[in-house]
Amino acid sequence: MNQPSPSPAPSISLQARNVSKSFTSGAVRATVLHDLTLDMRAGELTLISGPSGCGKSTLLAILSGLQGTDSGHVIALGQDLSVLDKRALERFRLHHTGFVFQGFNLFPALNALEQVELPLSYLGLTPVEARRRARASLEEVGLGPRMGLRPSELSGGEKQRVAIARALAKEPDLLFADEPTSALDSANGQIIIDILHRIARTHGTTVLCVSHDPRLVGHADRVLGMEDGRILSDRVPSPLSTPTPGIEEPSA
Ligand SMILES: Nc1ncnc2c1ncn2[C@@H]1O[C@H](COP(=O)(O)OP(=O)(O)OP(=O)(O)O)[C@@H](O)[C@H]1O
Repeated sequence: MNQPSPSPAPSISLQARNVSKSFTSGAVRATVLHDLTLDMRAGELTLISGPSGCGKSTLLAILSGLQGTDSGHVIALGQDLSVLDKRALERFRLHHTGFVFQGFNLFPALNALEQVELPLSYLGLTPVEARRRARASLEEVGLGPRMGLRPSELSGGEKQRVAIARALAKEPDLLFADEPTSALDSANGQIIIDILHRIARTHGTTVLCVSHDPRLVGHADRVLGMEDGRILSDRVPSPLSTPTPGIEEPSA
C-alpha cells in the first residue's frame, strides 16, 4: 500500500549570514546589528519583536535590500543581494518584494483602486491585468465594496488594508511590514496581522513583520525576540483559539 507522502518542508526563502551594521553619529560609532544569522521560510509570518531602538527596522531594511550590510550577506530567493548593483537591486525589489509601513503612504487624491493599480504599471502589466489584480487584492483584504473611496473617506485600518492590497497585487515572494499596526487600535491591529498571516499561508509568501506590539505575538507562525542588535529568542507562539472579528476566511 502506498504511504501518504509527507508534506514538503517549507523552503528557506530569505537568509541573513553574519550580518553586522553600525551607524556613526558625530564622533560615536554604534553597532546596531551584531553578526546576525537567520533563516526565514516561505509561507510563514515571522514577527520580529523587541524594544524600541533594538535594531528591528534596520534588520528589516537590510533583509529587504533597502540598506546594505557592513559585513555579512543577505540571500533572498537564492540571490546574494550584496553582489547586485543599484539597478539590479531595484529590479529585484520591484519584482519580488512588497512593503507595508506604519504610515500607510497613500496618495490623498487617488481612490483605493487607483492606489493599488498605480505601482502595477511599473511591472509592465496591461491596464486590464492591472485592474484585475488590483480588484482581486482589494477583495482579498475585505475592501471590495470600498474600492472607490479616497484615503480621507477610509478609517485607519482600511487605509492599512489598501496599503496591504497594493503590496499584495504585485504578487511578491517577500512581504515586509514595518510596524504595520502601531497607528491602529487593538481590534484593527489584529485584523491587519491576521490578513498578513493569511497572505503567507494562502500565497506561500514569506512575510516578515517588525513590531514592538506584544499583542501581535500569538498571530505569528514564528517570533524572533530581538534586543540590542541580537536575536535572543526564536519560538513558535501558541495558536490563538478565537478568530479575529471582521475578517472571514476565504472559501478557497
Ligand atoms: N541612518 C541612521 N543613522 C544613524 N543611526 C541610525 C540610523 N538608523 C538607525 N539608527 C540607530 O540605530 C538604532 C536602531 O534603530 P532601529 O530603527 O533599527 O530600531 P527599532 O528597533 O526599529 O526601533 P523602533 O521600534 O523605535 O522603531 C537606533 O539607535 C537608531 O537611532
